[in-house]
Amino acid sequence: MRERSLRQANWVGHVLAVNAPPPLRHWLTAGGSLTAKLKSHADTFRVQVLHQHVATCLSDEARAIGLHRPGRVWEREVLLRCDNAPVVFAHTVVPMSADATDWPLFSALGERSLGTTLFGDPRVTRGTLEYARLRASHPLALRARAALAAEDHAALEEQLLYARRCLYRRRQGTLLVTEVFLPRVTRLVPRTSNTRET
Ligand SMILES: C=C(O[C@@H]1C=C(C(=O)O)C=C[C@H]1O)C(=O)O
Repeated sequence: MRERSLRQANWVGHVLAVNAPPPLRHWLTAGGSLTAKLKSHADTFRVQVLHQHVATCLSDEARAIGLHRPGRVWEREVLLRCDNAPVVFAHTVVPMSADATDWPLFSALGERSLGTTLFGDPRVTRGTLEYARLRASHPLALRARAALAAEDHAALEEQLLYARRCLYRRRQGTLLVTEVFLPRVTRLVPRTSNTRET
């Protein structure tokens, strides 16, 4: 049982329950598109796709997407970069039961932000945000660390990672987005000019 708990996070409905550092709180609780918020804090913004493939969902996300046990999903993982700094590791899963009409743009997203397809579609409904503090042993913490270059590893070792997740629905489909906030997100400051997408 202990082994399993090390791989799971305790997802809660209120950000104060995870005791996130104050500089992270407005990122964790931000409404609307995270992409839009990040773009307003950078001169350049980029979605670095790590992979998009069939996988087995994580043990602490199966129930959230309506599965009784971890099952096959479409999985997309990306790093969101502001001025080339990795600031968010994002993990999205869609149950294989979904068909192409549920998420018509998901499979061909490439380096376009998922957010631009979710927040622009009146058929998409957004659930409530959940929050968690990720142990270094959590699969998403391990994957975020693996995705970063060595120069960022030191920052990760010093601190816990804070994440949020949200369930989106469209027609009969569900889609779960989990965003792991990386330490460098707290260095971002609002920009007044428009951001170039690179
Ligand atoms: C859901 C959004 O899309 C963002 C972009 C993602 C992607 O391209 O895979 C994943 C999670 C989000 O951080 C958003 O912008 O709010």
